[in-house]
Amino acid sequence: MSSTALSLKGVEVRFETATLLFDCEVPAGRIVAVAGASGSGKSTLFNVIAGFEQPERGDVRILGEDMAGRLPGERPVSVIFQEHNLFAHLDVAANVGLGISPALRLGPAERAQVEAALARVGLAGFGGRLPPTLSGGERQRVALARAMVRHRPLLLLDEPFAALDPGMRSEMRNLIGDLHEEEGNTILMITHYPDDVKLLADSVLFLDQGRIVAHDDIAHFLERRDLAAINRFLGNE
Ligand SMILES: Nc1ncnc2c1ncn2[C@@H]1O[C@H](COP(=O)(O)OP(=O)(O)OP(=O)(O)O)[C@@H](O)[C@H]1O
Repeated sequence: MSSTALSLKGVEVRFETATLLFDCEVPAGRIVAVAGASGSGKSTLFNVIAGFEQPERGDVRILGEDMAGRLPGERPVSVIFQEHNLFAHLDVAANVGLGISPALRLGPAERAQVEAALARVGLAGFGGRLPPTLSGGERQRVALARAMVRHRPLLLLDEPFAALDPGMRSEMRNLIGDLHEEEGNTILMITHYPDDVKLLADSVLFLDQGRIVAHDDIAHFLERRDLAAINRFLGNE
């Protein structure tokens, strides 16, 4: 297996009002914060990696494999969004089970896997509940349980804590850190919070105006004072 989890080379995305250009390499097994001002290109970067957005040109590789022509479901990637990760009409167990079998063909072994994943995220016994009856933090943990049973090597977290209060944010952060240690996967996490960066990430991909302008180890990133956009993000102004 490649020791590079993700490689983007000359990846260009063109919209009517903006052209974005991404180049980066992320070693396997890292937690990488993806930060930058609103409109800098964070969501577009994720959409390109997950296969929801087709670049005009360039090379997207995950664990060495070329992703050209691979549909989102065929990529070795799981994505958790800020909200709306779950099907409201399916109970919690089914929502997690979809991660194992999209047709929900679940035998006893698969159902046991679902139960174990729910227990791991602190939701044992929640299998029969419907998502609208859960708190925001519980819903995000269900989404995390589904990502766990999928065992994809790359996990994209698009502001997964944004809708949560500070206590729950910190709980989710710890859970993600623990799961990362167990799985050894690679995580990219969009965040607007310097605390998430400091407490969870190994490195930071920083975007400005549709370009990745920095990819630094965390200690180096926190010391930077040379880019106005990073200063604004870190509150150094
Ligand atoms: N589908 C689209 N059509 C046209 N322009 C788009 C589209 N998606 C994104 N853009 C433009 O691309 C740029 C980057 O947007 P993107 O949503 O990736 O930024 P972001 O960093 O995720 O912002 P935010 O933090 O506000 O979510 C912006 O100028 C945006 O207007």
